[in-house]
Amino acid sequence: MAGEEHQQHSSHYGHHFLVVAYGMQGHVNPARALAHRLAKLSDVVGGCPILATLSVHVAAHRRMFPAQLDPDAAGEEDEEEASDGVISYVPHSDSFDDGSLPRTPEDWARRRRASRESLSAMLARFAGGGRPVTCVVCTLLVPAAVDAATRHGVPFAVYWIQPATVLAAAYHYFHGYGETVAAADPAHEVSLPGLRRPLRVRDFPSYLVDTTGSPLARSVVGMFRELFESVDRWRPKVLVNTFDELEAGVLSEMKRHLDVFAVGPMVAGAGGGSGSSGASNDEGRIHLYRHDDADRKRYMEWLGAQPESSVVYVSFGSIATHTLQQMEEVVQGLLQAGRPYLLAARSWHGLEDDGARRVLDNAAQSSGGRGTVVDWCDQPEVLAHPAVGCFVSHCGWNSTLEAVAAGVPLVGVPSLFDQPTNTYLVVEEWGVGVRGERDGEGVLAATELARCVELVMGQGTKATAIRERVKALREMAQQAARAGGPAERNLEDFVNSVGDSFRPVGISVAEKTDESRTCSSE
Ligand SMILES: O=c1ccn([C@@H]2O[C@H](COP(=O)(O)OP(=O)(O)O[C@H]3O[C@H](CO)[C@@H](O)[C@H](O)[C@H]3O)[C@@H](O)[C@H]2O)c(=O)[nH]1
Repeated sequence: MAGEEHQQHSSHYGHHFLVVAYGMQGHVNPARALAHRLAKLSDVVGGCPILATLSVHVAAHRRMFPAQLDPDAAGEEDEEEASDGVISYVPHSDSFDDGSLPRTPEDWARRRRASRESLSAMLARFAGGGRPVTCVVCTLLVPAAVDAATRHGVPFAVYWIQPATVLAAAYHYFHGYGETVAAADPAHEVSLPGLRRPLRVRDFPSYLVDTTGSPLARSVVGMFRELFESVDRWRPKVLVNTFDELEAGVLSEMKRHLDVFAVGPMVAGAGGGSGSSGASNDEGRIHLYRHDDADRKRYMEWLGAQPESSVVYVSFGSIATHTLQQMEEVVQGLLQAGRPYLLAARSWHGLEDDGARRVLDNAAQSSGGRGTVVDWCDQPEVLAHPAVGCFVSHCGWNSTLEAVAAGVPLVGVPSLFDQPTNTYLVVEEWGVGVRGERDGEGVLAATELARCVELVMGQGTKATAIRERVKALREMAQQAARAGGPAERNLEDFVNSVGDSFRPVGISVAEKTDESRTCSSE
């Protein structure tokens, strides 16, 4: 961005944050929570209005607002904008607009080009319409957001929606440790700066140690490499969805390299932030999958009839896939564990498939009423229910934080991405759960699942220690997220510092910026 003209930012000016997220539930949830908290900071940061807009691809936007988007207008300039009264929602087009997950690097590149053009047009529209974007907040896997921001000379920030430990592993991988990690024997450990102990290769984010050459892993690693190149070049602020008590050492080490702000936990049920009722992010939930009042009533009533801390809640997030054999083992494991269970099976793709249907029917019927199967539920609400005593999870970062915030012990069964590292944190750093070990075929066997459930829900000393530890972490999460607490203060510091180090080019976006950003308090 040579020859740029410095655009002075200060807390006297209102901001407009455009938060761009990949359109899947595990990215939309923390992105939306951040957008809400930014908008609510208006009251804290000098009374200046702060606008926040969330942009996801068209397919996810349609799922969020099925009644509002005109399918014929998708990707065009007159796409409908939605609002929930606190933030706005404007979709961008990846040219496919069908929600399919790109698999190859070429497919990612094609969609990136389309998304970049769509987001660029959006920035120009906002500027022309008197709401210039003053900072683009890019979550993971959306390089088009960085492209569009830098093209328009708008500052961007990175929102790291995974733990700081994963940020550190990825950062150091791309800053001198890549070869060491690649050369490490899978059975061995690698020491990275800031981590209290060496990380076993199996505990690394999967894409950094992938040896299969999977196109998805190659795509992801390529995007992270580029993200860190952008970070080195532009030195953006980096928001991390974590809090000090969880990852103090690694956070302080990362602050030596990057301008890091710990703004988590961004989960429903953990504190509130300014302007909230205090119970949670009070934006409620937007589900990308079918979830209606009748569904909710059914499982909440069922939960209400179960004894305290008796239920095993099982969900592997929103995108994982499983073989039929794995599904069967999980169901058999739950039956062997002999406790009530609630199984959210959305991630078991192919539910229409006969085999999958049979397994799920079996899960519902063989338990003699002790088990309940749903496609999708309101997970934070389920985790907060007193009947829930354990969460069998793939340890996606949102699920992990939600469990911690609710004080529910975990049985971690990681598959890919950051999940192995998250499980390592759960088991070895925080002691709030155990890991379900897969057999030589990569399958979590029924007996292993039943053993793990007993380990965290039984009366043994390990179970007791795990339960005490997770309750202590819950308190810390609540403290971090309380109104006026560290998460809010760090977010406020971030808002006040946006633009400090970034010099946007004075183009059409900036031209409008001066007059419309001036706040009455100036
Ligand atoms: O029945 C369900 C199941 C899930 N959820 C919600 O869906 C989200 C799932 O997020 P997460 O637990 O992070 O899992 P994934 O959907 O698998 O998320 C992807 O994105 C995360 C953030 O980058 C990564 O940590 C994961 O590894 C990656 O798979 C959570 O907020 C859950 O509360 C529900 O509300 N109801």
